[in-house]
Amino acid sequence: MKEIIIATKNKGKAKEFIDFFLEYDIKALSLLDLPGNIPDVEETGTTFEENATLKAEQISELLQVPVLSDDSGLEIDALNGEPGVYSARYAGEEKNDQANVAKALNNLEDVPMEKRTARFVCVLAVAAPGEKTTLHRGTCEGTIATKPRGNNGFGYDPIFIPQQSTKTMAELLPQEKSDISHRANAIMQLDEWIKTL
Ligand SMILES: O=c1[nH]c(=O)c2ncn([C@@H]3O[C@H](COP(=O)(O)OP(=O)(O)OP(=O)(O)O)[C@@H](O)[C@H]3O)c2[nH]1
Ligand SMILES: [Mg+2]
Repeated sequence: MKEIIIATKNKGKAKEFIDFFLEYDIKALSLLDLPGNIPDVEETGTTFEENATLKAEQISELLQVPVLSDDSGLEIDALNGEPGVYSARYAGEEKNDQANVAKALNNLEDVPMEKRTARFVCVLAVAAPGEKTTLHRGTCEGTIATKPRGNNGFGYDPIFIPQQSTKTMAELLPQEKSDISHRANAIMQLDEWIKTL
């Protein structure tokens, strides 16, 4: 089976990439699957595009193979786009999903349902040694619930209600999430590239 390396240490993302690539008969390996300790890439950018590029280029350079990276997050309109590129570390450096969700809900405490609009953003970067990096952006519009619901997915999924649904992302089945998610919308743009693997 062909393989592709995903420059991520996020288990939730890795699981979604494994499922996506299986449909193409390709095995997706995250940095957690590789032997040895791959150093963390410092996400010093201020946009999803900058951070996705940093992750893909540094890991591709290190391993000397083509690499796909994902930089993603949640933009909440009533919070001026926060947490945005800082979604993973919103409540602190330790990247705690539950604490991040609690902080977002707390900051939205007095905000009525019609003003709780938000979107998930996912930017994928494809980097290969000696080649120009390409970027692909996918989004998913929705609103932020008042309490967490559901056990599937990861991150902010328990409080994100996609536009097409009354359920939160965490109440959807993995296949239902991947029909509409920001990550799916970005991955669809890779169709031509995947055929070249
Ligand atoms: O509910 C969610 N459903 C999703 O589908 C989703 N996609 C991203 N996110 C959030 O955004 C951060 C990304 O930050 P991020 O791109 O820097 O990733 P990360 O630091 O977790 O891993 P890495 O890929 O950098 O190794 C994540 O931690 C999550 O909090 C999501 N939340
Ligand atoms: Mg990160």
